[in-house]
Amino acid sequence: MPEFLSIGEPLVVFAAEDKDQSLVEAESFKKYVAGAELNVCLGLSKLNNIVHYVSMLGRDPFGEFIIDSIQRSKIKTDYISLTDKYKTGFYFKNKVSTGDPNTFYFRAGSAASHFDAAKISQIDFSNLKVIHVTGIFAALSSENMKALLELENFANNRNIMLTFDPNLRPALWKNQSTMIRATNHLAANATVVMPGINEAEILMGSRDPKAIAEFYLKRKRTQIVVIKLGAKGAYFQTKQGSSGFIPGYKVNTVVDTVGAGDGFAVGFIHGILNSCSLQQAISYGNAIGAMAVTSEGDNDGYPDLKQLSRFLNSNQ
Ligand SMILES: O=C(O)C(=O)C[C@H](O)[C@H](O)COP(=O)(O)O
Repeated sequence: MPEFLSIGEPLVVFAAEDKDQSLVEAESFKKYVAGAELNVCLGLSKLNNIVHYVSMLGRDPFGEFIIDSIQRSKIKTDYISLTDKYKTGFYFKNKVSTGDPNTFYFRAGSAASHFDAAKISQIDFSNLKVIHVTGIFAALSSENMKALLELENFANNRNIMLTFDPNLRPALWKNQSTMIRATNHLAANATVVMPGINEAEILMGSRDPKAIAEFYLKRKRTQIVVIKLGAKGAYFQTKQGSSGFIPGYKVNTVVDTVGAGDGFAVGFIHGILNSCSLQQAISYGNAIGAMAVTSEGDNDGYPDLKQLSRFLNSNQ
């Protein structure tokens, strides 16, 4: 069975329980597991894929909380290390009636930001079909950037599909121009680049899906560009010349939009790991992105196989 691997910073998220209060005002919060790449790992594992997660956590209550949930999910933990020296990161998000919640991070100098790049060469790449990376891990420290570039290199040398989500987090970068340059550099090594439309506008200056796709397809390695258009769906274009728009799914109530982009990655990569067509993989991405916004945590709306097929059947 083809296997999947990702590297990232796991976080605890405290989600405000009272609606439309700022993080200054909110008084009660519920605790969940988060972190972009971990969201993708948890989602893929829930869909019965074989998943490896690479990271470093602090040996502290939040690290324990995360490890516990990773172990329950059956994600492989061989490449997860623990440290007493640094702490596990966390963040807060408020709850809003419309739009995206505000987020505030406590992650500077976290355990994951001290990941040792030498660990990348210890990974067994032999059964991996897809490796997923995002710009977040690279933003955490120069050593993490080195680790990510090395992981990309290993993937490229072994012809393993490398999927890349920019996941722009301006608060983590020195300034906007550094963020743009570094993110586009990481994207150039990817087989599949999947930005959100707003991210793409920041990264290359256009909201035209075709222009965005052509910008990234100019790079030698990139074969597929998928642009996430929010609730509308996604546009794709390939180096071989096919392109199209795959419509999104409607949900009745949007509870929280955080985790939708990672939900898209879960569906898309699930399709690829299970040898579906590109269109089918994107449609799974749209479906799980939609399901993600119906729950409060960042990844608790992701489905198992039964829930996914029930959702697809009732939304035909
Ligand atoms: O890792 C981070 O920096 C976070 O902010 C934690 C969040 O769980 C995801 O990043 C959600 O990402 P989206 O799916 O793009 O909404």
